[in-house]
Amino acid sequence: MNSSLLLGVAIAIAIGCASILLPYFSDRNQGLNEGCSLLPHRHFWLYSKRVLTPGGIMPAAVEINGGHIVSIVHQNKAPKQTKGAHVIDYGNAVIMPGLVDVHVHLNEPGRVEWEGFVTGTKAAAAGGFTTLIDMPLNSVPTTTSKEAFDMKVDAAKGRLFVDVGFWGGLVPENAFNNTAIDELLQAGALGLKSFMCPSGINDFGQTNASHIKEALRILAKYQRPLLVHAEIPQPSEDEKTKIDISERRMYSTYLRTRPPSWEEEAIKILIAVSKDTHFDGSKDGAHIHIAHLSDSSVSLDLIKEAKESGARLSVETCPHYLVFSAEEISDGDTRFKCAPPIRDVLNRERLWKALKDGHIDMLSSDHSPSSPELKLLEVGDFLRAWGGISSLQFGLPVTWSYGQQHGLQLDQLSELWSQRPAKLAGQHKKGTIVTGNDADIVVWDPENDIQIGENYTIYHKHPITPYTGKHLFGSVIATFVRGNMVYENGSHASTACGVPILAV
Ligand SMILES: NC(=O)NC(NC(N)=O)C(=O)[O-]
Ligand SMILES: [Zn+2]
Ligand SMILES: [Zn+2]
Repeated sequence: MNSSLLLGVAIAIAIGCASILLPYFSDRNQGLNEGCSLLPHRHFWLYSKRVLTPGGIMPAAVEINGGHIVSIVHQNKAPKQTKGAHVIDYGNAVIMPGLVDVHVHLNEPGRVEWEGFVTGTKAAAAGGFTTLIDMPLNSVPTTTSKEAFDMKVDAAKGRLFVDVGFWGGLVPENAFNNTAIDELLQAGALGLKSFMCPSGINDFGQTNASHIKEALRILAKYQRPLLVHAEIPQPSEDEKTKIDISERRMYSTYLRTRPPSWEEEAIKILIAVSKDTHFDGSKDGAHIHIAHLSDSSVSLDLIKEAKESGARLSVETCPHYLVFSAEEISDGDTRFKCAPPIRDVLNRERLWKALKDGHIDMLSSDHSPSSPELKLLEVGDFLRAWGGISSLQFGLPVTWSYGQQHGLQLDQLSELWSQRPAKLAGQHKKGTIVTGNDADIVVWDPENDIQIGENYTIYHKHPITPYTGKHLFGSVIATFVRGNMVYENGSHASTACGVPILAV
């Protein structure tokens, strides 16, 4: 056989093989990026007896194609597996919207020794979170300009296992610079975040009522929210006296340094500046969101009242305020240090009531880890240790386990973790299982028990967390982000195909 004949035969064989294999590959792989999903299908059905839809929990098959939910069929049996239709029957597991966390400090670029896009989003996927919104501080530079914003988005590309949006930072330096704020919002910041007390980060200074008012005027144009760390330092007796280390090790000392009056003062001001955000007001379209509420007494009453009178105000609380109490924090155990602080049992129980009664709008993790050294665990100095709790991966089992004891239903939990946070972040295609939405889904077993400890893989950069040892209910089976199975039973997809979410 001469060489051209040989080539001809080889081509014919190749074409023959391709025509046999092509339908198989096109059915399985069309539209899929290599490695994004642990599942080699773009068109498939997820079935279970408990699918959480806006209409309730029911047996249903959720059809996913090209990253979207294309149909939801209520039926008591899983659809039949055929050549063109891949079906995963999850039996009695719960299929519900992926969780959306509007308050996460991923700290990249710049402080990757604290956390990072890869570790943070892997933890998120393992915990059933499909969208995170990153805070503008702790990264270097802080996200307070368009340049810094673009750097953050660049640093995130190709390194996200779930989708991540970004809040921009409102600081005294940019608050009166309308062009700078406009640029930050036009670059894609989903809203702004500011502190009313020192943030612990030098280039992220605290804002006052004038800064906030000015920012709200611009945010109103874009219909994007301002998130606020609502604590204003109040003069205290302690400042005059020197507190020695034995006292600094006591949790009660820390608690005394940040009383509820700090939250109250900040919230009063926020309510006052939110006055014109009502329909047709001069700041119509602006919205204030109070981050990590801890005080469930006067602060909460003020919020309730303001909401009743029509203020555009929302509020989140975090799992650590709902699970732990000041009474149980051992002296020196700075893993529990966060701001505002975890308060007493009574405060905690009132937070649960407010959550159930709908006065608290949503949950967020405020996952804010640091390198272990900064927690000063050996000296146990509560006043000098870094404030922030590491918790992202545990949000679902923690709030479900404790929520059940407080009578919280699964659909309420999902509203608090998915629907409302997605809305705050302007993500209307996320947060609910409805036709047309992104196929952002968590499949989990609420009855399966887990223990945070040796046999439980923590994907955060550092395993240090006050949740160690907790015995909880709820294990994540699989997490889907826009139809990509990004996590399943201890394994992540090989490629990070989460995308940066930019406001348009
Ligand atoms: N710089 C921070 O990350 N601070 C955070 N720290 C906490 N919550 O203790 C926060 O959200 O305030
Ligand atoms: Zn804060
Ligand atoms: Zn925070």
